[in-house]
Amino acid sequence: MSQIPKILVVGCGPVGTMCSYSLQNSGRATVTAILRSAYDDVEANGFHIKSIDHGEVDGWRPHNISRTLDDALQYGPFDYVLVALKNLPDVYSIPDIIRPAVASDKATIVLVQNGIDIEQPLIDAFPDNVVISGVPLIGCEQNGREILHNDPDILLVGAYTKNPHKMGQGKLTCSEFAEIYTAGGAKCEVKENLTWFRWRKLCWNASFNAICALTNLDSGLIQDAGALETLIKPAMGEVAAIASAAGYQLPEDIKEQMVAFTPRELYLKPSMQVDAIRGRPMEIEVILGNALRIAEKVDVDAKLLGTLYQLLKAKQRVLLSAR
Ligand SMILES: NC(=O)C1=CN([C@@H]2O[C@H](COP(=O)(O)OP(=O)(O)OC[C@H]3O[C@@H](n4cnc5c(N)ncnc54)[C@H](OP(=O)(O)O)[C@@H]3O)[C@@H](O)[C@H]2O)C=CC1
Ligand SMILES: CC(C)(CO)C(=O)C(=O)O
Repeated sequence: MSQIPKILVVGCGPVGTMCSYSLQNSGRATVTAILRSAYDDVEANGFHIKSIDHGEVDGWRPHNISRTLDDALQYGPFDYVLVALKNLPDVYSIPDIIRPAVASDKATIVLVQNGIDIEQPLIDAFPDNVVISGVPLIGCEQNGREILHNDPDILLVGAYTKNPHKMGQGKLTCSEFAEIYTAGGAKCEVKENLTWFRWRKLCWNASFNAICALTNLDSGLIQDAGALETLIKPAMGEVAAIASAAGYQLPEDIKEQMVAFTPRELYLKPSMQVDAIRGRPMEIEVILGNALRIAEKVDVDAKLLGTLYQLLKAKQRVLLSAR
């Protein structure tokens, strides 16, 4: 690895921008970010970040910005390729998008995304590379160069690889990444059992994201409407049952923990609801589809999740055909 790791950020929305900020702020990495719709604004004025972790920062730019991945290659070869795109296997292939930037088996791929079983396509496409999977516990939104980061950034990470000889190195690389990230002023914690944490977060995303996107009621309004006991908690219960059958036992009170995860009075729009409102594709395959495919393998009946998935797929078809 080069002395100062070179990090490429693919997907510089609110999450990718906050990752870029922490990594660059550490002083221990060179960050190249691919910007699309925000490129001109950020090139001219920099990002304006209001962050619960970092305070207000105006005029901030990643070390290098590029409009396309091909253009960004001039700043490589990259030690880390961090992906903070929406995970949309029904719309595009993340391995295909990042392949030109994964120059050798020494490049580590970092996923900062919601969902379950999202590592597998990368492990299959890059069998000799290390994949760091990251569960983002953060709340942030973007409007052009404006970033509002209102829920602290805690990134949980774990290493995966198809090549067993790479696992030792993978764990070291994962610790190095977490140290750099944390040195930049946010939190990044290495978890041996990262998949367990994915299942735990999925309880929230598969229930609230799906039901709020379908009803267009936010996380508070859906509770005011009386759907906590009839829809939200039953959906969480199905996720917990699949996780348990797959070998990831969640706590007895997981539903109560996950409901408390975002206070009702926040009236928060989950990312899937925001995508539906903006006419953008929703992460239904990695949040519901993958969970249901695992349910089938471990023989768990998940009727409610199955219904939510089919309803969302119908909505997705309309969203995609309007693009
Ligand atoms: N936002 C949040 O608070 C949270 C998000 N998450 C998860 O984090 C991940 C990222 O979320 P978020 O930042 O909100 O996502 P967004 O959809 O808001 O941002 C994604 C960014 O990726 C860019 N992009 C899309 N396709 C490409 C491409 N082919 N090449 C380069 N850039 C591309 C988009 O650019 P453009 O604008 O030009 O389309 C956009 O800037 C998701 O998995 C989400 O579920 C998890 C917890 C909280
Ligand atoms: C839990 C939450 C709301 C964090 O912002 C999220 O993951 C999402 O909106 O998809």
